[in-house]
Amino acid sequence: MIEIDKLSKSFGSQQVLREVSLRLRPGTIHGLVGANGAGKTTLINCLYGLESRFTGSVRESSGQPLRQLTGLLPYEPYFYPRLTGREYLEFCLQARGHKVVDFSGWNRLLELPLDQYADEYSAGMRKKLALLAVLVQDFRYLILDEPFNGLDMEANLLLREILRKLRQRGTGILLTSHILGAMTEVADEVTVLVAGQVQRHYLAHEFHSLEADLLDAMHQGKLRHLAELLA
Ligand SMILES: Nc1ncnc2c1ncn2[C@@H]1O[C@H](COP(=O)(O)OP(=O)(O)OP(=O)(O)O)[C@@H](O)[C@H]1O
Repeated sequence: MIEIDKLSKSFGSQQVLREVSLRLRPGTIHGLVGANGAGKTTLINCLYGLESRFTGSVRESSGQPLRQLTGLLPYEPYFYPRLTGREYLEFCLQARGHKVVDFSGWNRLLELPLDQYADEYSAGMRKKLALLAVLVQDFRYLILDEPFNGLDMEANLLLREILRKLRQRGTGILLTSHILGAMTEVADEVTVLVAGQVQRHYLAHEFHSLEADLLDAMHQGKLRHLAELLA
């Protein structure tokens, strides 16, 4: 299990995360929800070690280095120019000290032209390539920052199914999404971040109140204004 305890992070004088605690259990999907700027990506960066200056703690309960066990799909994956999709995948594996494997099995699902330059892919194809890079590595945990964003409908549905199957195999998955339906369809639990703080943690049987709560928490003033506009 990944245990985040009382994690706080500031950029200069701006406090972005305030004592955030969260658990990611193997074999579960944990959704992280929050408005733009709520601190989701910063939390992921602290968790994955891309940000080192924070207070509080992040650990895997076995004591193993979290980075070895965890694959990250960043919000905006970066691709070096003039690398084909295949070379990018090989690079990702070699950088981790993993053996290069046959990509064709996973790529039968995602159908990428692996011999084209990755920096010439469309936005959705780039997202798929970055996904492929974490999927072929068989991690114990996955952190997926907006995995559904940019994918076409077919790939969206497929990804949900992939996540469900990985959960069945015991993978612990932390994901962010602004698409609430996609999130509540696959997640077992959801943590809501508001202005860098955990506002509430929901279990699946409480998801029915999530949409109304989010509207209420984030947009009370705006909803009143909308009612006035449409009166
Ligand atoms: N490197 C940085 N330097 C200064 N401020 C930063 C930095 N990274 C993030 N921030 C600030 O931290 C806050 C949280 O940003 P973060 O990217 O974590 O939000 P988010 O919840 O992922 O938002 P979004 O849904 O838009 O992706 C924002 O106010 C942002 O401006």
